Amino acid sequence: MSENMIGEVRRPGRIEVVCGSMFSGKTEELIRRLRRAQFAKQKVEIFKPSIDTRYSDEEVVSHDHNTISSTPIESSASILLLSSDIDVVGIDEAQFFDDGLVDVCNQLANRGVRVIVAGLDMDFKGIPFGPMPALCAIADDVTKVHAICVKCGSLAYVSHRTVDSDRRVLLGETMEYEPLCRECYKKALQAEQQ
Ligand SMILES: Nc1ncnc2c1ncn2[C@@H]1O[C@H](COP(=O)(O)OP(=O)(O)O)[C@@H](O)[C@H]1O
Ligand SMILES: Cc1cn([C@H]2C[C@H](O)[C@@H](COP(=O)(O)O)O2)c(=O)[nH]c1=O
Ligand SMILES: [Zn+2]
Repeated sequence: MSENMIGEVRRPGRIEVVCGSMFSGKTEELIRRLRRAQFAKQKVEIFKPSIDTRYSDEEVVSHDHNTISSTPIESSASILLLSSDIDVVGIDEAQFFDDGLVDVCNQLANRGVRVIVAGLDMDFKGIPFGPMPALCAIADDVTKVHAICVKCGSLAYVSHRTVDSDRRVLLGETMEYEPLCRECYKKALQAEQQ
């Protein structure tokens, strides 16, 4: 059954993951699914890691400035405490959460909650990011979305960091990152090594 149907009828819990590089439309897709659940009069709660203060402290905001209210939290354990009597739980920037998020999502889905998780599949080095690979493994449904490679116009697959920092967590947008396809990413790394 397509996502258009599954999310909007009352049914047993499930985990949906939306993943991809930066600028691939993860947050827009998350907001779209959550808004439809709100139209369906379901009780929706949205969480994001409190370290993600990029556009707003309280809201989930897409690069195109679509917004939805959210609760910033420090640890995945808070999600269970704040999700009693909720039909749909949305989680953005899931890559920044601790590994406990995997069990939290499983517990919610087993309770009958629809859980929609959005996050970066890989960091700037192309390494799977935080709890995202495990979430993809346990999900009922995984949607991989793609930005456009800013160098050649094909589908991007990774977020290339354009500033000099080796820290895994570095908040940013177009000043710090660009989405690239595999070929353009390889060329960019080669150019940096020279
Ligand atoms: N290179 C790009 N490819 C695709 N979309 C881009 C690009 N650069 C900027 N955007 C914008 O980013 C929006 C997606 O934003 P968002 O949902 O916040 O992405 P993500 O959460 O995956 O970073 C697109 O609708 C588009 O307007
Ligand atoms: C690749 C990469 C990204 N980040 C940061 C940069 C942004 O603040 C978020 C991703 O936001 P988006 O909604 O997916 O655009 O993550 C990071 O800290 N480390 C990285 O390797
Ligand atoms: Zn390219």
